[in-house]
Amino acid sequence: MNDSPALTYTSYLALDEVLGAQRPRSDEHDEMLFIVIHQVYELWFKQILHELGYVQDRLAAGDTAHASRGLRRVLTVLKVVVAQIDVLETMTPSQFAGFRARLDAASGFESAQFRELEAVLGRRDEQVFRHYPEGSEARRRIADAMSRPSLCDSFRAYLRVCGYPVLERSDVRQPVQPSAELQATLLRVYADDAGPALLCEQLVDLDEGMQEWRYRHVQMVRRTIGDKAGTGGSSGAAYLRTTLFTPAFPDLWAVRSKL
Ligand code: HEM
Ligand SMILES: N[C@@H](CC(=O)c1ccccc1NC=O)C(=O)O
Repeated sequence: MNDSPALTYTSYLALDEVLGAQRPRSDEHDEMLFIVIHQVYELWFKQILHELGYVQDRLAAGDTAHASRGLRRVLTVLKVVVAQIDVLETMTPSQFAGFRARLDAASGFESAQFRELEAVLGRRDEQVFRHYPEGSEARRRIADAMSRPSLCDSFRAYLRVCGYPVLERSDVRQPVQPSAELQATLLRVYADDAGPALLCEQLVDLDEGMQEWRYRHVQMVRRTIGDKAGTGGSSGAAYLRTTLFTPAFPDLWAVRSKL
């Protein structure tokens, strides 16, 4: 006999936990929006990471159709999270200033899932660990992602399975370097104009999507706090501008002038 309580909408979705997790630190009306927006971001980051794990698996298996479907889902989620910046931009600079001090030194620098996403996309930068205590779960997850093949490495493996001459990178813990050999292969992939070429375009879409997010974030920062320094200790917008143009797939960008 099953004597556990009947499943309900509320229990299945753990809504007591989710809806009990908004704890503003001030009485300012807008702080609720600030919290909810960030929580929604973190949920979507979780889904994107989940989906990219699947995409990497399908790429390694040479499964174009399912890798492509997974990427399409990631790209669609990315559109949603970029679009929701509009919602946060309904908050004025003075409304944000009303509770900003209550954020202390907390900042987006501490978004472990965002750093994990960057690592899956190939970022290999020990600097990010500064914000995560040694031995913490978050630090371990980011370090793990940095020591696994990146999406770019999975794409290279996929091209190999498809019969293209792509060497395995000797150390996936190192950042990708632009490669003349890979670029020559990509020209063939595009000339063949089959499934792999379609995936190339989706990966370019992914790079563009991440760049769109960074651009919209920095513009939101500029309109909300101007050139104030960040709560996380950076110069703020000036720092964020330096992060705008680091592609995950440099070779896919490098070949565009030859297509
Ligand atoms: C009023 C809204 C926001 C402002 C003023 C703002 C401001 C900033 C600033 C100044 C930084 C640099 C770190 C620092 O020194 O503090 C930063 C970083 C960051 N923020 Fe925001 N932010 C806002 C909303 C968001 C939202 C909604 C997200 C979504 C998760 C987010 C995610 C991040 C991430 C991931 C970083 C690290 C970026 C990197 O190092 O490349 N921020 N933010
Ligand atoms: N870094 C922002 C504060 C901020 O936006 C923030 C603070 C706590 C948790 C998440 C945040 N969002 C992204 O940086 C600032 O300097 O105003």
